[in-house]
Amino acid sequence: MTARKIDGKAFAAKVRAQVATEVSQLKAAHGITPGLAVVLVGEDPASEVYVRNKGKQTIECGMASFEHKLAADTSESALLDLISNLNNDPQVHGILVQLPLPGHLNEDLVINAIAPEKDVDGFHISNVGLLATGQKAMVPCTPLGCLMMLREEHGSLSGMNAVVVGRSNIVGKPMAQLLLRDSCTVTIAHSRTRDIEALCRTADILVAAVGRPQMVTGDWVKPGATVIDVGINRIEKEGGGTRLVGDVDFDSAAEVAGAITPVPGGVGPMTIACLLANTLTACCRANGLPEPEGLTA
Ligand SMILES: Nc1nc(=O)c2c([nH]1)NC[C@@H]1CN(c3ccc(C(=O)N[C@@H](CCC(=O)O)C(=O)O)cc3)C=[N+]21
Repeated sequence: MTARKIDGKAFAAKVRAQVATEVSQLKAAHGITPGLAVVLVGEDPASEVYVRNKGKQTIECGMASFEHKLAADTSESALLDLISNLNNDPQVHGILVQLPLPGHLNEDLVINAIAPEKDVDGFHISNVGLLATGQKAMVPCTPLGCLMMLREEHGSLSGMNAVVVGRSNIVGKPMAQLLLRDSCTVTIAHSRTRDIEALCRTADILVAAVGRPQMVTGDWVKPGATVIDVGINRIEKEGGGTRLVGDVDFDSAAEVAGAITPVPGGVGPMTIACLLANTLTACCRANGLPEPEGLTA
């Protein structure tokens, strides 16, 4: 391996430590405790683990955590009522509705019912529009975490060629917006892109967010490029059991790249750290206080 491994786990711990410091100052100076509400509909075991981790880290940062677990057959109107209550609850500064929702619930409708200033996922159409037009928004956690790691790695990203593989609303599109804002030349690639390998080889920054295990191999990578692996896929291990892999084939990509994020221990921990950072930011904005530095895009 020739690439430097970007330690997302360590970086996330630093971000959380900064959040914790700022939270304790908020409490001491203003008597305000930032609060995050997480809504989980149905009983997906993987989601439950993830929600539990978020709750734990929220409390470790000194914030209040409100968990709402609803039955899989919860009606849309009951879910919208809960969101309305959270929108009106002054102790709640951030609201996250865990996705995907069960099929009978309209995800767009539910997400757009969240008050935009409490939308710590940055998925509400108002925040999407604010980000796209360069206005102050809530920025989606996973792309924000990727951007923080890229800025740490490179300082300025100005003029770099960035290729984002994947066009989802939660990662690909907002990632492209953030890279464009930092003056990269951005291309979004997807399953229909012609000669995707050759396109990816033009990238100084290559972000893989497609949800296909180990799709991006070393021959897709420009020598010295920075590779950000957003994928979190559980695959069968030879000889039984499972393991987590990204959308990048780590071993072959690490032979060519200049720097690369691992899975686990890369983008995942940064996503949760940015969720906490966004909750703090939302709380500061709600109270007309200055925003924390270095935690926003
Ligand atoms: N509204 C909404 N917002 C989300 O941000 C959201 C969501 N819904 N639904 C589910 C996905 C998934 N997600 C993860 C975040 C961190 C790790 C993470 O920290 N992973 C560890 C590994 C954890 C393990 O070992 O299983 C790592 O990559 O190192 C994983 C998954 C956020 N999601």
